[in-house]
This record gives sequence, structure tokens and C-alpha cells, in this order.
Amino acid sequence: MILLLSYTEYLERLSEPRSIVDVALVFVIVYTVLRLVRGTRAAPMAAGLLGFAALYWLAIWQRLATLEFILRSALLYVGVAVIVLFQTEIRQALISLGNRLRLPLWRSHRGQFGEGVYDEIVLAATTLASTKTGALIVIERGISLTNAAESGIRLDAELSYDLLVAIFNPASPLHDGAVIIREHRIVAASCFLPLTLNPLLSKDLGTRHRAAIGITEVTDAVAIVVSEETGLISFVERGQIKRGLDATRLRAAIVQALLAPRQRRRVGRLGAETEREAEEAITT
Ligand SMILES: Nc1ncnc2c1ncn2[C@@H]1O[C@H](COP(=O)(O)OP(=O)(O)OP(=O)(O)O)[C@@H](O)[C@H]1O
Repeated sequence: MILLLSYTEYLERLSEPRSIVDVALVFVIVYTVLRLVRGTRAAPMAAGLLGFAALYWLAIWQRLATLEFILRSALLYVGVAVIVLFQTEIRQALISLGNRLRLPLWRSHRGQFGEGVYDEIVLAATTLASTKTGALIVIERGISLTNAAESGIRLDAELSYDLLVAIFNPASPLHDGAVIIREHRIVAASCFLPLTLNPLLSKDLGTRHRAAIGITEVTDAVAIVVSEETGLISFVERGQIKRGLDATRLRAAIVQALLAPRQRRRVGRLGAETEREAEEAITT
């Protein structure tokens, strides 16, 4: 519509309160989209789309009828292609938007895990890592993991270091697959998770790591992986994997992810301090 207005007419309309709201909304949307795609595989494609938009604008401005016709015809297909190619990112964006919009009372993770629970998970992960025992632990947040839990063996047991280590012991019939944690309980073990289809992931990452990334792409859960091959501990959130964490960093990542947003901001500063301390300890 704006493209049909003359430049001066457009500038005149800009001073109207409604136009100010209009421009502010567009700014917020563009800023949010850029923040969401930053650092993901969508970023280069977003740049390509901007190029497409710039070319389309040039075709209209310079009245290049053939180019404009071709680009206009391609618009519908570009729209469908964007939805198909970015389905993971769109799902993630909607989950994150939904979580932000929900009233605090509706949130199922309210930072009530208790410090002890984090320590049980961290201690189990580091013990398993020291013996190069493979493990996959998924922690539920706002979105229910009932479907994934139903693919495994239901436990509904109190979360403890001993139980986690016993489950992932290679001699245990439950060691294959993922453990799912809800609040302070182990809901199920030996669960099957959806694998990520992200083609940009390192080829070093096998199915355990891909399952961890997959579940965090389709839900807001976080996952902890212990590699059987390398003994490295990884933390996965929103499809992003942080590898080679020590106990301090793993704890900081779990605390940061599980606290309610308001507490998260406060502990974010503490987490940064803890990370700095850990870095200092490594370098000294
Ligand atoms: N879809 C899945 N859901 C849950 N767990 C899975 C899934 N696929 C594989 N696993 C787990 O991963 C194990 C195989 O890990 P694999 O060696 O292929 O992956 P990896 O990422 O290289 O891990 P590691 O570094 O521990 O070897 C399986 O024995 C099973 O426990």
C-alpha cells in the first residue's frame, strides 16, 4: 500500500499517531525476527529474502515490468518455501512467544525445583562422564513431554543421583534412550525422542546428541547429554548445543534454564560470575 503512495504523501501520513504505531509495530516485528534468526541456519536465508525484497522494490521503483512480474509470481512460492524450510524455527518462535505471553500462574516450571535437584543431576552427569557412560536426560519445562514419556518405561520415581546413575549403567535394561524429568521426579526412562533434521550439525554428533537437539527443537525442554565416546557433557536448549561443560558450567546452565524468568535475570548475573570463576580456575 505504501508503495502506491507518493513519497511526500507518505511522509505526511507518517506524522499521524496511527502511522507512528504502525511503524513501531513493524520495527518490533523486524527486530524480533532478526533476534530469533541470529546465529541460526535461518540467518543466511533471511539475508537472501532481504535481497529478494530489495530487488522487488527496485523493479517497482524503476518500473522494470518483466522483473516485477517474475518476482510477483514467485512471491507465493517464496512464502510456501519459507514456511517449509523454517518450520523448526517458526515452531520455536511460536513456543517462545507462547511462553512469554502465558501468565506466570500457568507456567509449570516456576523455579521450584530446589537447589538439591540441580546438584543430583549435575553430580550424576559428571559421574557418568568420568566413566564414559552414555546418558541422555531431558527436563520438561512449560510444554508437556507426556508423548515422549509414553514411548519409554514409566517410573514416576523421586529424582536422585543414585537412580540416574543406575538407569544409565550399561547393564541396566533401561539405559538405552532418554530419561525424562518433570519437577523433581523421573517420569520415565528408555524414551525415544525425535531426531533433529538440521543438516548443518557437525557430523561428529550421533543419534544420542541428535535426539537431544530434536526434542529441544519441538518443545521448550532442555537436555543434558553425556557422550559414551568422549565423556563430554553437553547442554541443549532451543536446538543449540553447548559441548564440553564442566560441573560448574552445567549447573549454571540448568539453573538459568529452569528458573522463572524474573529469577533467571538475577541468576543470569550470578551464572556469568560462576562462569568467570570457572574460567579463572581453568586458566590459573
Ligand atoms: N531417538 C532416540 N531417542 C533417545 N535416545 C536415542 C535415540 N537414538 C539413539 N539414542 C540413544 O543413543 C545411543 C546411540 O548413540 P550414538 O553413539 O549413535 O550417538 P552419539 O551422539 O554418537 O553418542 P555417544 O557420543 O554417546 O556415542 C542409543 O544406544 C540410545 O541410547
